[in-house]
Amino acid sequence: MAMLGQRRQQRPATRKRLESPGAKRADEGSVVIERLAHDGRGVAHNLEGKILFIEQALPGEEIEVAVHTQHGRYDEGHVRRILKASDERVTPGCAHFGRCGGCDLQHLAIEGQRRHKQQVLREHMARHDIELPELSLLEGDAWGYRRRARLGVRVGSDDRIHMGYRVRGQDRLFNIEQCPILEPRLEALLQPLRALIETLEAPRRLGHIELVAGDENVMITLRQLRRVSNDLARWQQFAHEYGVLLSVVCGEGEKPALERLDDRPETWPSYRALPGDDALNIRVQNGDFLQANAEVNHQLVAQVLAWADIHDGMSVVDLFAGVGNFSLTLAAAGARVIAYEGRESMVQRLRDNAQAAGVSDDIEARCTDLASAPPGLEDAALVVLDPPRAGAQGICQSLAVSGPSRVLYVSCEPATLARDVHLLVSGGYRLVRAAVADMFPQTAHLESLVLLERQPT
Ligand SMILES: C[S@@+](CC[C@H](N)C(=O)[O-])C[C@H]1O[C@@H](n2cnc3c(N)ncnc32)[C@H](O)[C@@H]1O
Repeated sequence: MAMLGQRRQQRPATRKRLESPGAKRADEGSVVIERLAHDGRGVAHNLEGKILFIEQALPGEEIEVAVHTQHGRYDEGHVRRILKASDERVTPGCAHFGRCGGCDLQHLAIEGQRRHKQQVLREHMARHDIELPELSLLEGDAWGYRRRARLGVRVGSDDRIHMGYRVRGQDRLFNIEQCPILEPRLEALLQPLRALIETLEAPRRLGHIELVAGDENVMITLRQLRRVSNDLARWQQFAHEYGVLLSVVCGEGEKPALERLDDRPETWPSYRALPGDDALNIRVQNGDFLQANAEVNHQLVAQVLAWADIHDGMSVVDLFAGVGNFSLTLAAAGARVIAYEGRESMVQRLRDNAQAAGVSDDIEARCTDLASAPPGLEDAALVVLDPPRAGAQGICQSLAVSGPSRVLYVSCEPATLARDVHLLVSGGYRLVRAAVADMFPQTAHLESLVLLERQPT
Protein backbone atom coordinates (compact mmCIF):
# COMPACT_ATOMS: atom_id res chain seq x y z
CA MET A 1 0.00 0.00 0.00
CA ALA A 2 1.30 3.43 -0.91
CA MET A 3 2.37 5.94 1.74
CA LEU A 4 1.71 9.45 0.49
CA GLY A 5 2.88 12.96 1.44
CA GLN A 6 4.73 13.59 4.69
CA ARG A 7 2.95 16.15 6.88
CA ARG A 8 3.50 17.74 10.25
CA GLN A 9 1.28 16.79 13.20
CA GLN A 10 -0.08 13.46 12.02
CA ARG A 11 -3.17 12.36 13.90
CA PRO A 12 -5.86 9.88 13.01
CA ALA A 13 -9.28 11.36 12.23
CA THR A 14 -11.46 11.79 15.30
CA ARG A 15 -13.82 8.82 15.60
CA LYS A 16 -16.82 8.49 17.84
CA ARG A 17 -19.69 6.09 17.66
CA LEU A 18 -22.11 8.83 16.55
CA GLU A 19 -22.80 7.85 13.00
CA SER A 20 -24.43 10.47 10.78
CA PRO A 21 -26.66 9.42 7.88
CA GLY A 22 -24.19 10.99 5.36
CA ALA A 23 -21.10 9.24 6.72
CA LYS A 24 -19.66 6.51 4.54
CA ARG A 25 -17.41 4.24 6.52
CA ALA A 26 -15.40 1.26 5.36
CA ASP A 27 -14.21 -0.05 8.71
CA GLU A 28 -12.58 1.33 11.83
CA GLY A 29 -9.80 3.82 11.06
CA SER A 30 -10.74 4.35 7.46
CA VAL A 31 -13.04 6.46 5.31
CA VAL A 32 -14.42 6.12 1.80
CA ILE A 33 -13.98 9.13 -0.47
CA GLU A 34 -17.32 10.34 -1.77
CA ARG A 35 -16.35 12.89 -4.41
CA LEU A 36 -13.77 15.50 -5.39
CA ALA A 37 -14.08 19.05 -4.04
CA HIS A 38 -13.59 21.87 -6.54
CA ASP A 39 -9.98 22.29 -5.45
CA GLY A 40 -9.26 18.63 -6.25
CA ARG A 41 -9.21 17.26 -2.68
CA GLY A 42 -11.19 14.15 -1.80
CA VAL A 43 -14.30 14.66 0.34
CA ALA A 44 -15.41 12.22 3.05
CA HIS A 45 -17.27 12.36 6.38
CA ASN A 46 -16.00 11.06 9.68
CA LEU A 47 -18.25 9.09 12.01
CA GLU A 48 -19.55 12.29 13.61
CA GLY A 49 -20.66 13.47 10.21
CA LYS A 50 -17.97 16.14 10.07
CA ILE A 51 -16.70 16.80 6.58
CA LEU A 52 -13.10 15.94 5.74
CA PHE A 53 -11.09 17.42 2.86
CA ILE A 54 -8.28 15.02 2.06
CA GLU A 55 -5.36 15.83 -0.24
CA GLN A 56 -4.56 13.33 -2.99
CA ALA A 57 -7.58 11.11 -2.32
CA LEU A 58 -9.88 9.97 -5.12
CA PRO A 59 -13.59 9.11 -5.25
CA GLY A 60 -14.34 5.50 -4.33
CA GLU A 61 -11.04 5.02 -2.52
CA GLU A 62 -10.88 3.59 0.96
CA ILE A 63 -8.13 5.28 2.89
CA GLU A 64 -6.68 5.81 6.33
CA VAL A 65 -6.69 9.55 6.83
CA ALA A 66 -4.35 11.69 8.92
CA VAL A 67 -6.01 14.95 9.98
CA HIS A 68 -3.55 17.82 10.08
CA THR A 69 -5.84 20.84 10.58
CA GLN A 70 -9.12 21.02 12.46
CA HIS A 71 -11.77 23.69 11.93
CA GLY A 72 -15.22 24.16 13.41
CA ARG A 73 -17.22 22.66 10.55
CA TYR A 74 -14.63 20.59 8.68
CA ASP A 75 -11.21 19.03 9.03
CA GLU A 76 -8.32 18.84 6.57
CA GLY A 77 -6.13 15.84 6.19
CA HIS A 78 -4.03 13.70 3.91
CA VAL A 79 -3.74 10.06 3.03
CA ARG A 80 -1.89 7.93 5.55
CA ARG A 81 -2.48 4.66 3.72
CA ILE A 82 -4.53 3.62 0.72
CA LEU A 83 -6.57 0.51 1.52
CA LYS A 84 -8.41 0.38 -1.80
CA ALA A 85 -7.18 2.49 -4.71
CA SER A 86 -9.26 4.02 -7.50
CA ASP A 87 -8.78 2.61 -11.02
CA GLU A 88 -8.01 6.17 -12.05
CA ARG A 89 -5.08 6.57 -9.65
CA VAL A 90 -1.76 7.06 -11.45
CA THR A 91 1.80 7.60 -10.26
CA PRO A 92 2.47 11.36 -10.05
CA GLY A 93 4.89 12.53 -12.73
CA CYS A 94 6.89 14.82 -10.46
CA ALA A 95 8.94 14.03 -7.36
CA HIS A 96 7.78 17.30 -5.75
CA PHE A 97 4.06 16.63 -6.18
CA GLY A 98 2.06 17.51 -3.08
CA ARG A 99 4.78 19.66 -1.56
CA CYS A 100 5.73 22.45 -3.97
CA GLY A 101 2.34 24.19 -3.94
CA GLY A 102 1.79 24.00 -7.70
CA CYS A 103 -0.10 20.92 -8.91
CA ASP A 104 -3.11 19.33 -7.18
CA LEU A 105 -4.15 16.46 -9.46
CA GLN A 106 -1.10 14.53 -10.69
CA HIS A 107 -2.41 11.40 -8.92
CA LEU A 108 -5.52 11.34 -11.13
CA ALA A 109 -5.44 10.13 -14.76
CA ILE A 110 -5.76 13.04 -17.17
CA GLU A 111 -9.19 11.88 -18.42
CA GLY A 112 -10.46 11.98 -14.82
CA GLN A 113 -8.98 15.45 -14.32
CA ARG A 114 -10.85 16.72 -17.36
CA ARG A 115 -14.12 15.08 -16.34
CA HIS A 116 -13.71 16.68 -12.92
CA LYS A 117 -13.22 20.15 -14.42
CA GLN A 118 -16.35 19.82 -16.54
CA GLN A 119 -18.24 18.74 -13.43
CA VAL A 120 -16.90 21.74 -11.47
CA LEU A 121 -18.25 24.12 -14.10
CA ARG A 122 -21.64 22.36 -14.10
CA GLU A 123 -21.84 22.56 -10.29
CA HIS A 124 -21.01 26.27 -10.17
CA MET A 125 -23.68 26.96 -12.78
CA ALA A 126 -26.21 24.73 -11.02
CA ARG A 127 -25.80 26.84 -7.84
CA HIS A 128 -27.32 29.68 -9.90
CA ASP A 129 -29.92 27.42 -11.55
CA ILE A 130 -28.15 27.61 -14.88
CA GLU A 131 -28.17 24.49 -16.97
CA LEU A 132 -25.26 24.10 -19.35
CA PRO A 133 -25.64 22.97 -22.94
CA GLU A 134 -23.38 20.12 -24.08
CA LEU A 135 -19.85 21.00 -22.96
CA SER A 136 -16.97 20.89 -25.40
CA LEU A 137 -13.44 20.36 -24.19
CA LEU A 138 -10.29 22.14 -25.38
CA GLU A 139 -7.26 20.08 -24.46
CA GLY A 140 -3.58 19.72 -25.26
CA ASP A 141 -0.57 17.87 -23.86
CA ALA A 142 -0.88 16.84 -20.22
CA TRP A 143 2.77 17.71 -19.49
CA GLY A 144 5.40 20.21 -20.65
CA TYR A 145 2.86 22.90 -21.47
CA ARG A 146 3.57 25.82 -19.19
CA ARG A 147 5.27 28.66 -21.04
CA ARG A 148 5.70 31.10 -18.18
CA ALA A 149 6.92 30.71 -14.61
CA ARG A 150 8.22 32.78 -11.74
CA LEU A 151 10.96 31.22 -9.61
CA GLY A 152 11.72 32.73 -6.24
CA VAL A 153 15.33 32.75 -5.05
CA ARG A 154 16.41 32.71 -1.39
CA VAL A 155 19.71 32.06 0.32
CA GLY A 156 19.33 30.00 3.49
CA SER A 157 21.11 30.75 6.77
CA ASP A 158 23.45 27.88 5.79
CA ASP A 159 24.18 29.75 2.51
CA ARG A 160 22.36 27.11 0.48
CA ILE A 161 20.48 28.38 -2.57
CA HIS A 162 16.73 27.78 -2.69
CA MET A 163 15.10 28.30 -6.06
CA GLY A 164 11.50 27.42 -6.66
CA TYR A 165 7.85 28.16 -6.11
CA ARG A 166 6.17 29.84 -3.20
CA VAL A 167 4.16 27.34 -1.16
CA ARG A 168 0.47 28.21 -1.57
CA GLY A 169 -0.72 30.67 1.07
CA GLN A 170 2.74 30.90 2.68
CA ASP A 171 5.86 33.00 2.36
CA ARG A 172 8.00 29.84 2.22
CA LEU A 173 9.82 28.84 -0.94
CA PHE A 174 9.84 25.23 -2.09
CA ASN A 175 13.16 24.33 -3.66
CA ILE A 176 12.57 22.58 -7.00
CA GLU A 177 14.86 20.27 -8.93
CA GLN A 178 12.35 19.57 -11.70
CA CYS A 179 8.97 20.78 -12.96
CA PRO A 180 7.62 18.54 -15.71
CA ILE A 181 4.60 20.76 -16.42
CA LEU A 182 7.04 23.42 -17.64
CA GLU A 183 7.67 23.72 -21.36
CA PRO A 184 10.77 21.53 -21.99
CA ARG A 185 12.87 24.56 -23.01
CA LEU A 186 12.13 26.14 -19.62
CA GLU A 187 12.54 22.97 -17.59
CA ALA A 188 15.95 22.38 -19.19
CA LEU A 189 17.10 25.71 -17.72
CA LEU A 190 16.36 24.83 -14.08
CA GLN A 191 19.63 23.06 -13.28
CA PRO A 192 21.86 25.50 -15.20
CA LEU A 193 20.12 28.43 -13.47
CA ARG A 194 20.73 26.93 -10.06
CA ALA A 195 24.37 26.22 -10.93
CA LEU A 196 24.80 29.81 -12.06
CA ILE A 197 23.16 31.30 -8.96
CA GLU A 198 25.51 29.24 -6.79
CA THR A 199 28.46 31.08 -8.39
CA LEU A 200 27.03 34.60 -7.94
CA GLU A 201 28.82 37.14 -5.82
CA ALA A 202 25.59 38.47 -4.26
CA PRO A 203 22.78 35.92 -4.69
CA ARG A 204 20.87 37.61 -1.86
CA ARG A 205 20.36 40.58 -4.20
CA LEU A 206 18.34 38.41 -6.56
CA GLY A 207 14.59 38.47 -5.79
CA HIS A 208 13.09 36.20 -8.40
CA ILE A 209 13.50 35.03 -11.97
CA GLU A 210 10.77 35.06 -14.60
CA LEU A 211 10.85 32.65 -17.51
CA VAL A 212 8.78 33.12 -20.66
CA ALA A 213 8.88 30.81 -23.68
CA GLY A 214 7.72 32.39 -26.93
CA ASP A 215 7.42 30.33 -30.11
CA GLU A 216 11.00 31.13 -31.15
CA ASN A 217 12.68 32.65 -28.08
CA VAL A 218 13.00 32.13 -24.38
CA MET A 219 13.34 35.17 -22.18
CA ILE A 220 14.74 35.35 -18.64
CA THR A 221 13.96 38.41 -16.54
CA LEU A 222 15.82 38.93 -13.29
CA ARG A 223 14.42 40.90 -10.41
CA GLN A 224 17.57 42.33 -8.93
CA LEU A 225 17.27 44.41 -5.75
CA ARG A 226 20.57 46.17 -6.33
CA ARG A 227 22.92 46.27 -9.28
CA VAL A 228 25.89 43.90 -8.91
CA SER A 229 28.04 44.38 -12.01
CA ASN A 230 30.09 41.19 -11.73
CA ASP A 231 26.93 39.12 -11.36
CA LEU A 232 25.24 40.81 -14.33
CA ALA A 233 28.30 39.94 -16.42
CA ARG A 234 27.87 36.28 -15.41
CA TRP A 235 24.22 36.43 -16.41
CA GLN A 236 25.17 37.90 -19.79
CA GLN A 237 27.55 35.04 -20.36
CA PHE A 238 24.78 32.59 -19.38
CA ALA A 239 22.33 34.21 -21.84
CA HIS A 240 24.90 33.92 -24.60
CA GLU A 241 25.71 30.30 -23.79
CA TYR A 242 22.05 29.19 -23.61
CA GLY A 243 20.77 31.42 -26.42
CA VAL A 244 18.14 33.15 -24.27
CA LEU A 245 16.97 36.76 -24.17
CA LEU A 246 17.84 38.47 -20.90
CA SER A 247 16.52 41.49 -19.09
CA VAL A 248 16.90 42.77 -15.58
CA VAL A 249 14.56 44.86 -13.48
CA CYS A 250 16.78 46.65 -11.02
CA GLY A 251 16.06 48.70 -7.93
CA GLU A 252 13.20 49.05 -5.49
CA GLY A 253 10.11 51.25 -5.33
CA GLU A 254 7.21 51.62 -7.72
CA LYS A 255 9.02 51.95 -11.02
CA PRO A 256 12.25 49.97 -11.02
CA ALA A 257 14.29 50.30 -14.21
CA LEU A 258 14.15 47.63 -16.91
CA GLU A 259 17.31 46.96 -18.87
CA ARG A 260 18.14 44.51 -21.65
CA LEU A 261 21.39 42.63 -21.10
CA ASP A 262 21.63 40.46 -24.21
CA ASP A 263 22.89 41.35 -27.66
CA ARG A 264 19.41 41.26 -29.32
CA PRO A 265 17.56 44.12 -27.59
CA GLU A 266 15.05 44.48 -30.45
CA THR A 267 13.86 40.86 -30.09
CA TRP A 268 11.08 39.90 -27.68
CA PRO A 269 9.24 36.62 -27.15
CA SER A 270 6.25 36.27 -29.43
CA TYR A 271 3.67 33.62 -30.28
CA ARG A 272 1.23 32.82 -33.04
CA ALA A 273 -2.39 33.27 -31.97
CA LEU A 274 -3.36 30.48 -34.39
CA PRO A 275 -0.98 27.68 -35.38
CA GLY A 276 0.80 28.26 -38.67
CA ASP A 277 -0.51 31.82 -39.04
CA ASP A 278 2.71 33.82 -39.10
CA ALA A 279 0.85 37.08 -39.76
CA LEU A 280 -0.80 36.96 -36.32
CA ASN A 281 2.39 37.02 -34.33
CA ILE A 282 1.83 38.47 -30.87
CA ARG A 283 4.76 40.00 -29.05
CA VAL A 284 4.94 40.15 -25.27
CA GLN A 285 7.28 42.08 -23.01
CA ASN A 286 8.12 41.92 -19.31
CA GLY A 287 5.03 41.87 -17.15
CA ASP A 288 2.53 41.46 -20.01
CA PHE A 289 -0.25 38.93 -19.56
CA LEU A 290 0.37 35.73 -21.53
CA GLN A 291 -1.99 32.71 -21.64
CA ALA A 292 0.06 29.96 -19.96
CA ASN A 293 -0.49 27.13 -22.44
CA ALA A 294 0.34 27.72 -26.13
CA GLU A 295 -1.49 24.69 -27.52
CA VAL A 296 -4.70 25.25 -25.55
CA ASN A 297 -4.55 28.96 -26.33
CA HIS A 298 -4.58 28.11 -30.05
CA GLN A 299 -7.78 26.19 -29.47
CA LEU A 300 -9.19 28.93 -27.28
CA VAL A 301 -8.58 31.58 -29.95
CA ALA A 302 -10.00 29.28 -32.65
CA GLN A 303 -13.10 28.61 -30.51
CA VAL A 304 -13.65 32.33 -29.85
CA LEU A 305 -13.33 32.95 -33.58
CA ALA A 306 -15.77 30.15 -34.47
CA TRP A 307 -18.41 31.29 -31.95
CA ALA A 308 -17.91 34.96 -32.90
CA ASP A 309 -19.03 34.09 -36.45
CA ILE A 310 -17.52 37.27 -37.88
CA HIS A 311 -18.81 38.90 -41.03
CA ASP A 312 -17.04 41.72 -42.77
CA GLY A 313 -17.24 44.99 -40.85
CA MET A 314 -18.98 43.41 -37.83
CA SER A 315 -18.43 45.51 -34.68
CA VAL A 316 -16.84 43.68 -31.75
CA VAL A 317 -15.78 45.02 -28.35
CA ASP A 318 -12.95 43.03 -26.71
CA LEU A 319 -12.83 43.75 -22.95
CA PHE A 320 -9.71 42.86 -20.91
CA ALA A 321 -7.90 42.56 -24.23
CA GLY A 322 -4.30 42.15 -23.00
CA VAL A 323 -1.84 42.48 -25.87
CA GLY A 324 -4.41 41.43 -28.46
CA ASN A 325 -4.76 37.64 -28.14
CA PHE A 326 -8.38 37.75 -29.39
CA SER A 327 -8.55 41.24 -30.93
CA LEU A 328 -5.98 40.52 -33.62
CA THR A 329 -7.62 37.31 -34.81
CA LEU A 330 -11.10 38.87 -34.81
CA ALA A 331 -9.86 41.88 -36.79
CA ALA A 332 -8.00 39.65 -39.26
CA ALA A 333 -11.30 37.80 -39.84
CA GLY A 334 -13.00 41.06 -40.83
CA ALA A 335 -14.32 42.53 -37.56
CA ARG A 336 -13.94 46.16 -36.53
CA VAL A 337 -12.68 45.84 -32.97
CA ILE A 338 -12.62 48.24 -30.03
CA ALA A 339 -10.20 46.72 -27.50
CA TYR A 340 -10.14 47.83 -23.86
CA GLU A 341 -7.27 47.03 -21.51
CA GLY A 342 -6.28 48.58 -18.18
CA ARG A 343 -2.48 48.54 -18.45
CA GLU A 344 -1.12 51.32 -20.64
CA SER A 345 2.01 49.33 -21.59
CA MET A 346 -0.14 46.44 -22.85
CA VAL A 347 -2.43 48.79 -24.78
CA GLN A 348 0.64 50.12 -26.55
CA ARG A 349 1.83 46.57 -27.24
CA LEU A 350 -1.61 45.70 -28.63
CA ARG A 351 -1.33 48.66 -31.03
CA ASP A 352 2.17 47.59 -32.08
CA ASN A 353 1.00 44.00 -32.58
CA ALA A 354 -1.96 45.20 -34.67
CA GLN A 355 0.39 47.32 -36.76
CA ALA A 356 2.76 44.39 -37.36
CA ALA A 357 -0.19 42.15 -38.31
CA GLY A 358 -1.54 44.72 -40.78
CA VAL A 359 -4.85 45.16 -38.92
CA SER A 360 -4.24 48.48 -37.16
CA ASP A 361 -7.00 50.18 -39.19
CA ASP A 362 -9.50 47.69 -37.77
CA ILE A 363 -8.55 47.86 -34.09
CA GLU A 364 -8.97 50.82 -31.80
CA ALA A 365 -7.17 50.13 -28.50
CA ARG A 366 -8.25 52.10 -25.44
CA CYS A 367 -6.73 52.17 -21.97
CA THR A 368 -9.58 52.04 -19.43
CA ASP A 369 -10.22 50.75 -15.94
CA LEU A 370 -12.95 48.16 -16.45
CA ALA A 371 -14.23 48.22 -12.88
CA SER A 372 -17.38 49.42 -14.62
CA ALA A 373 -18.60 49.12 -18.20
CA PRO A 374 -17.30 51.52 -20.83
CA PRO A 375 -20.04 53.35 -22.76
CA GLY A 376 -21.57 52.07 -25.98
CA LEU A 377 -21.41 48.30 -25.44
CA GLU A 378 -24.99 47.95 -26.66
CA ASP A 379 -23.96 49.28 -30.09
CA ALA A 380 -21.62 46.33 -30.76
CA ALA A 381 -22.76 43.13 -32.46
CA LEU A 382 -20.66 41.11 -29.99
CA VAL A 383 -18.90 41.78 -26.69
CA VAL A 384 -15.99 39.46 -25.82
CA LEU A 385 -14.71 39.61 -22.26
CA ASP A 386 -11.86 37.80 -20.54
CA PRO A 387 -11.55 39.27 -17.04
CA PRO A 388 -9.16 38.25 -14.24
CA ARG A 389 -10.36 35.88 -11.49
CA ALA A 390 -12.57 38.47 -9.82
CA GLY A 391 -14.81 38.40 -12.89
CA ALA A 392 -16.76 41.32 -14.33
CA GLN A 393 -19.77 41.90 -12.11
CA GLY A 394 -20.15 45.63 -12.84
CA ILE A 395 -19.88 45.09 -16.57
CA CYS A 396 -22.38 42.21 -16.55
CA GLN A 397 -24.85 44.31 -14.55
CA SER A 398 -24.66 46.93 -17.33
CA LEU A 399 -24.87 44.35 -20.11
CA ALA A 400 -27.93 42.84 -18.45
CA VAL A 401 -29.68 46.23 -18.68
CA SER A 402 -28.58 47.11 -22.20
CA GLY A 403 -26.17 44.77 -23.90
CA PRO A 404 -25.58 43.65 -27.47
CA SER A 405 -27.26 40.62 -29.02
CA ARG A 406 -24.31 38.34 -28.15
CA VAL A 407 -21.76 38.09 -25.32
CA LEU A 408 -18.77 35.73 -25.33
CA TYR A 409 -17.26 35.33 -21.87
CA VAL A 410 -13.85 33.66 -21.29
CA SER A 411 -13.13 32.96 -17.63
CA CYS A 412 -10.34 31.63 -15.41
CA GLU A 413 -12.61 31.35 -12.34
CA PRO A 414 -15.83 29.34 -12.64
CA ALA A 415 -17.38 30.76 -9.45
CA THR A 416 -17.32 34.36 -10.70
CA LEU A 417 -18.28 33.22 -14.21
CA ALA A 418 -21.43 31.55 -12.83
CA ARG A 419 -22.28 34.67 -10.79
CA ASP A 420 -21.87 36.90 -13.87
CA VAL A 421 -23.74 34.54 -16.21
CA HIS A 422 -26.59 34.55 -13.71
CA LEU A 423 -26.73 38.35 -14.01
CA LEU A 424 -26.79 38.11 -17.80
CA VAL A 425 -29.47 35.41 -17.82
CA SER A 426 -31.58 37.48 -15.40
CA GLY A 427 -31.25 40.35 -17.88
CA GLY A 428 -32.63 38.33 -20.79
CA TYR A 429 -29.66 36.40 -22.20
CA ARG A 430 -29.65 32.66 -22.85
CA LEU A 431 -26.55 30.51 -22.55
CA VAL A 432 -26.17 28.73 -25.90
CA ARG A 433 -22.62 27.32 -25.96
CA ALA A 434 -20.11 26.31 -23.31
CA ALA A 435 -16.62 24.80 -23.25
CA VAL A 436 -13.96 23.93 -20.71
CA ALA A 437 -10.36 24.65 -21.69
CA ASP A 438 -7.82 22.52 -19.83
CA MET A 439 -5.25 25.31 -19.76
CA PHE A 440 -3.51 23.97 -16.62
CA PRO A 441 -3.36 20.13 -16.65
CA GLN A 442 -2.29 18.49 -13.35
CA THR A 443 -3.80 21.41 -11.41
CA ALA A 444 -7.38 22.05 -10.35
CA HIS A 445 -7.51 25.35 -12.29
CA LEU A 446 -9.82 25.52 -15.23
CA GLU A 447 -10.56 27.99 -17.93
CA SER A 448 -14.02 28.07 -19.45
CA LEU A 449 -15.90 29.99 -22.08
CA VAL A 450 -19.56 30.54 -22.78
CA LEU A 451 -21.60 32.21 -25.48
CA LEU A 452 -24.84 33.99 -24.58
CA GLU A 453 -27.52 35.36 -26.88
CA ARG A 454 -30.08 37.98 -25.97
CA GLN A 455 -33.61 36.60 -26.18
CA PRO A 456 -36.10 38.61 -28.20
CA THR A 457 -38.51 40.44 -25.87
C1 LIG B 1 -7.10 37.06 -18.19
S1 LIG B 1 -6.20 38.39 -18.89
C2 LIG B 1 -6.78 38.27 -20.55
C3 LIG B 1 -5.96 38.98 -21.59
C4 LIG B 1 -6.26 38.62 -23.04
N1 LIG B 1 -7.67 38.53 -23.33
C5 LIG B 1 -5.56 37.33 -23.43
O1 LIG B 1 -6.23 36.35 -23.78
O2 LIG B 1 -4.31 37.32 -23.42
C6 LIG B 1 -7.02 39.74 -18.19
C7 LIG B 1 -6.54 41.11 -18.65
O3 LIG B 1 -7.35 42.10 -17.98
C8 LIG B 1 -6.54 43.19 -17.62
N2 LIG B 1 -7.22 43.81 -16.46
C9 LIG B 1 -7.31 43.36 -15.19
N3 LIG B 1 -8.04 44.20 -14.44
C10 LIG B 1 -8.45 45.20 -15.24
C11 LIG B 1 -9.24 46.37 -15.06
N4 LIG B 1 -9.76 46.68 -13.86
N5 LIG B 1 -9.45 47.18 -16.11
C12 LIG B 1 -8.94 46.88 -17.32
N6 LIG B 1 -8.18 45.80 -17.57
C13 LIG B 1 -7.93 44.96 -16.54
C14 LIG B 1 -5.20 42.58 -17.29
O4 LIG B 1 -4.16 43.54 -17.44
C15 LIG B 1 -5.10 41.44 -18.33
O5 LIG B 1 -4.47 41.89 -19.50
